[in-house]
Amino acid sequence: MSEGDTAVRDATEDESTTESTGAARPAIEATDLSHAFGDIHVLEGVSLSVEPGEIVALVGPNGSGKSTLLRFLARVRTPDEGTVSVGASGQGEDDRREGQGGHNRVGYLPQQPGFRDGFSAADTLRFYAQFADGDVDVSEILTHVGLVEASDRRVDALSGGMTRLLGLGRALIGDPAVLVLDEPASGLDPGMVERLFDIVSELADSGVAVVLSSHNLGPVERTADRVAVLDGGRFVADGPPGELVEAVSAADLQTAFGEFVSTEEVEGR
Ligand SMILES: Nc1ncnc2c1ncn2[C@@H]1O[C@H](COP(=O)(O)OP(=O)(O)OP(=O)(O)O)[C@@H](O)[C@H]1O
Repeated sequence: MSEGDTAVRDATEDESTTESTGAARPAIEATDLSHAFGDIHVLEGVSLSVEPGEIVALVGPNGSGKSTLLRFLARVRTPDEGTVSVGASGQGEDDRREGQGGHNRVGYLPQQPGFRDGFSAADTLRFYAQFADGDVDVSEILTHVGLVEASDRRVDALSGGMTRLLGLGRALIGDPAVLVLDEPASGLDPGMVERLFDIVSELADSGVAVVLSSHNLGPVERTADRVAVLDGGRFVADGPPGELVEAVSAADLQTAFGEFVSTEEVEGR
């Protein structure tokens, strides 16, 4: 795959490039993450660095470890090996957003967001808003994610797609500098998929670093600054979508994906 070599970049190479050019420090940086569930080696020395305002899409076959990696980035789980650092100071677990002065954390949308039954969508966000520094405009968040008309609906009466949008709303509380979104477009109708990716673009334009996983390769190709393809525990390609497509002379990212990943069966083997 000689042509593909231009697009297949090792994350270590990226880091050294960043250092040598003196570019801004990453908003989030994972270094040499390795993890196994029993004898299933899901990640093997994976590194990823995301700049403020950058949208990185994680793609890969089912079971390739995307959710596992995103959990590590969101720091809801700890890898067997490797480190995740957040913040611009380079001091490790620094959660401040430069220039914003407010509390900062990583906003995380899990693959299957869960909420406590019986509460309305608005009450649910108000509950989480208590834990954020500063005022949170729950109505604005509901409007932002397209749920304003469902504000008073009980969370257990929301559709699957609406539950995901509420999960996105929860991730936005606290004005995070980094958003980690696990399949945010899953279960959304085509209009909402477009809307979701528009929201992601707007957030990135305001300086938020976004890492998301998705099987919706059309919107990913249009929206992501970088696409990182995970397969067999490692990144097999990492670069702007146009470069990845060009590297394997494919028509689009969907076709290029088939060239980069080796497996036809579900991974995790
Ligand atoms: N808690 C766990 N215990 C044991 N195995 C796990 C656990 N979580 C994930 N795995 C295994 O790790 C592998 C990677 O799973 P992961 O959910 O990260 O993949 P994925 O790329 O997000 O898949 P999909 O695209 O289907 O969501 C799979 O083989 C899965 O079965």
